[in-house]
Amino acid sequence: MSEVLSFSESEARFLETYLPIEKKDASKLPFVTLTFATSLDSSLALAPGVRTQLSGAQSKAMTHYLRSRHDAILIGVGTAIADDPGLNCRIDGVGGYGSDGLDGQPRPIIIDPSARWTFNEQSRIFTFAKEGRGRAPYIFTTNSSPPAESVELLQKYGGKYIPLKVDPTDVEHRRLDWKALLERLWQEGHHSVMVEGGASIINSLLEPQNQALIDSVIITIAPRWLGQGGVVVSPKRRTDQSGAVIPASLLQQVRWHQLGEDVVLCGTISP
Ligand SMILES: NC(=O)C1=CN([C@@H]2O[C@H](COP(=O)(O)OP(=O)(O)OC[C@H]3O[C@@H](n4cnc5c(N)ncnc54)[C@H](OP(=O)(O)O)[C@@H]3O)[C@@H](O)[C@H]2O)C=CC1
Ligand SMILES: Nc1nc(O)c(N)c(N[C@@H]2O[C@H](COP(=O)(O)O)[C@@H](O)[C@H]2O)n1
Repeated sequence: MSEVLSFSESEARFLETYLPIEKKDASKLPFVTLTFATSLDSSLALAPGVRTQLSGAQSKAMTHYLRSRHDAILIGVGTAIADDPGLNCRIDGVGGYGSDGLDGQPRPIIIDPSARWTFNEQSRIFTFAKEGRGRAPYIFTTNSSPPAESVELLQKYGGKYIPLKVDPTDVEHRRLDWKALLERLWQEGHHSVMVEGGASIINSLLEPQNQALIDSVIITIAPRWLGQGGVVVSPKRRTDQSGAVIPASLLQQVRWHQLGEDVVLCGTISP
């Protein structure tokens, strides 16, 4: 039996105004929550490829509560390879953890332009899918012929590859077209998505042309420095019309909440 976490509705009260709502506009885009855990020096991990636990017990439980409140959970291929993540929700009472079916289990979404993530039945995400404790992933890729055995394994557990649209203004670097991806998620029936990381994915979403797609930000800050060489969230430098450097992004409607030794920062992106 894997771990079971709990996070009560009263503990979750401070999050309420930052959680997904059904959007009233006609955009047909999911509610996007940007959420990750960071060190004091803005690192997500000690070094590329190194799984690093930053969240304490209570903030980890909060992350799993957030997973239960979203239809999908999105990461980049760098994270899939580094972490072999489960990407399910292990909160007491959700599907597979005290109730039948997969209610409360988000759909894992992986951005893997080249289809370079190799996985098998023993990968944690598939272990959970096999046990009825999580869903198989949808993998966005520009690779038109991903490995046949990967396609087969995904199909077996209800996952799939989905063609990834690249930003038409940056085809050379194959940067993803976030709006097109989110529209596709909506069409797939996913009306809320939490973007967990890693750093490249977050930095890309925080670029000026993308950040308006973010509806809410919930960041766990752990009281430690990881040191140089970590995997750092730091979006591209931004300048105004005169060429002066300005902040890359600002939060508004800010709320700070302590959970154990960590602090959780909630906000929305300032337009
Ligand atoms: N503390 C936390 O909350 C979290 C920590 N992490 C940590 O973060 C680290 C991974 O971060 P990182 O190495 O940055 O990897 P990412 O998970 O951000 O994945 C990076 C890859 O995703 C693809 N990608 C990223 N941005 C784009 C884009 N705009 N367009 C198209 N493809 C894109 C690229 O794939 P390709 O190169 O194939 O083109 C790129 O190499 C891991 O160590 C993990 O443990 C991750 C999530 C949360
Ligand atoms: N909230 C949070 N805190 C940390 O300290 C982390 N390292 C992460 N990482 C993210 O969670 C994924 C692992 O999830 P599973 O426990 O395997 O389900 C990892 O891949 C990152 O996306 N998050």
